[in-house]
Amino acid sequence: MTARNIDGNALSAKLRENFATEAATLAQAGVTPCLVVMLVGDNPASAVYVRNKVAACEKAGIKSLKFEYPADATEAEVLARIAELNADPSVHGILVQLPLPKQIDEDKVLEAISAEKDVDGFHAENFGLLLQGRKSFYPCTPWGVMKMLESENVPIKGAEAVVIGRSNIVGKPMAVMLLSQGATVTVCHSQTKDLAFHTRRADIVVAAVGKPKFLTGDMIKPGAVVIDVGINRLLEGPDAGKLCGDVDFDSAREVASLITPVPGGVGPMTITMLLGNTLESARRAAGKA
Ligand SMILES: Nc1nc2c(c(=O)[nH]1)N[C@@H](CN(C=O)c1ccc(C(=O)N[C@@H](CCC(=O)O)C(=O)O)cc1)CN2
Repeated sequence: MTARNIDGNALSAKLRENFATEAATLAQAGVTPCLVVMLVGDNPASAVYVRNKVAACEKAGIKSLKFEYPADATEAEVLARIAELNADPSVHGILVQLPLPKQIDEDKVLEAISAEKDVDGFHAENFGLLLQGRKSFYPCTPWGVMKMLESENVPIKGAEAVVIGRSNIVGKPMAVMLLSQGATVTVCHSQTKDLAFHTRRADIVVAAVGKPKFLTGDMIKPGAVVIDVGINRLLEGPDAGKLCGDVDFDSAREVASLITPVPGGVGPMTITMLLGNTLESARRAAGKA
């Protein structure tokens, strides 16, 4: 069996077309959706992601504003700008691109963003609502994964799902979302003994640790669905400079039924769902949610 790709670019294009229609409707109702992106430092990958986010907003008719800060910016400067944006009724979404330089407390910055404008879904209030199965802003990457599974009609209720990675922005919310749809979820991480024992049981495997090609075909149950959240830039060897995921794509695709490629899989969906959250916030502001 050779797995079929779940094409994140194609699914994104479809969803973004719908989002553009909704943005135009909101604008006609006098509410122009607006996302503010804050970038601190000179991380080259972050610069690419921010550029992609701004471009996607512009294409969808969502106004975007970008604030850039040098790597030595102070926490106080960033917090002051967030306070201004929280109070600005024309701003519907605020995000601070991660990671941040070490002198800035990420938790403090993320908590400073008003939960009503937290279109990354990282605020403790939104995570708490997600945990309770209540309406909130969902973190964009796990929400994008759920949309990819939905697009392929992957059965989740009663499925064995294994999430590898326990970050606050992917692993933990990913596990909660799968659980809420009736999967039996196992969360694996760096302390997990015999990782392959767990992954070989899984109908759905989500790899989100940032370790290039660690999940190989022999670790996957035949016919499983493999979701690769990893985005790693290879530093050496014949493919130096190229992007790869956490999954060894060539060996995994020989065993899985469905697989997400890197690039062109989960990454574009992360940006797409950010547009979705921004529109949701604008809809609420327009009293239409
Ligand atoms: N504030 C946030 N920071 C970060 C988030 C986030 O959701 N909010 N997630 C990641 C990075 N990320 C979004 O910012 C992200 C990563 C990758 C892509 C993407 O489109 N990847 C492309 C390849 C892009 C390239 O050429 O490098 C792909 O996979 O096809 C989008 C967003 C950490 N920070």
